[in-house]
Amino acid sequence: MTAAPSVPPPSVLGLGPVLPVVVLDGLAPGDAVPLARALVAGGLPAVEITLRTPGAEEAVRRVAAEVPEAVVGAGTVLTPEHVASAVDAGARFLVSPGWTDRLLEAARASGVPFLPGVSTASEVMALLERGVTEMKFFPARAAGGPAYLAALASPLPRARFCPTGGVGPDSAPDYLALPNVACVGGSWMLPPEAVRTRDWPRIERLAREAARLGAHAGPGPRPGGLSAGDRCR
Ligand SMILES: O=C[C@H](O)COP(=O)(O)O
Ligand SMILES: CC(=O)C(=O)O
Repeated sequence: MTAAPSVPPPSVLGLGPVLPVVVLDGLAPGDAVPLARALVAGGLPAVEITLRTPGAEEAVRRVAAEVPEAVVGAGTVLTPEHVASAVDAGARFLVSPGWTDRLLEAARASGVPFLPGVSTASEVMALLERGVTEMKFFPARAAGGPAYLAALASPLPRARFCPTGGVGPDSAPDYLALPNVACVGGSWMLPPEAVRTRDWPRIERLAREAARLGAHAGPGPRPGGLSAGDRCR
C-alpha cells in the first residue's frame, strides 16, 4: 500500500510581496488590534508581530481573535517554547532571524509554516539538506543587500528568500526584482514614533505605499500562500 501524499504546508513566502514586521515597543497588546487594522486597510494583510516585547503573544492572540481579515504570525521565534506559545496564541506563521535543529523540529511538529533566517551560503545549504527551501535573508542590508542575494541565485537556485533587515522603499524594488526573492520584510511602514503615538492613519498611508511597491514587483517566485480565511492548523 502506498502512503497518501502529504500536503505541503501553505507558504510563508506566498503571504504577499511585503511582510510588515511589528515591534510593539511601549504599547499594550490591545494596541496591536488597530495597528493590524491599519496595515490591512493599507493593503498589507499579513502581519508579523515580533516576540521581543512583553505581551507580544497576547497581541498575537488579540489580532487573531479580533482582526479576522489579517493573517497574523509571530517573529523573533528563537526557541521551541516560543513556537508553543506563539501557536497557542493563534500565530498562523512563524519567523526567526536564524534557526537551530531544535527550532526546526518544533516548528515542523507544530504544523505551522516557519520561515528560518540565514545569511550565508553554508546556512542555506544546511537548510536545503533538511528539505527547507524558503528562508528569510537576515540582516539583509548588513549581510550584503540585493547584490549578495543575486550572487546566491546561480549556485543555490532552489532557495527562495524574504530579505529583511534594513529594507526600505528605496531597496525593496531591487530585491523584488531578483529571481530568488518572493517577498521583502521590514518595519519601514511602522516608524517607532508613529507606533508610539498610535498614529494609525499614518501607518495606513505608509502601508498603502509599501503595498504599491509590491504590486509593481515583477512576477518573481511567488508561491501560493495563506489567505485570511484559510486555516492551517
Ligand atoms: O530586526 C529587524 C526587523 O525585524 C526588521 O528590520 P527593519 O526594522 O530594519 O526593517
Ligand atoms: C529579525 C527577525 O528575523 C525576527 O525578529 O524574526
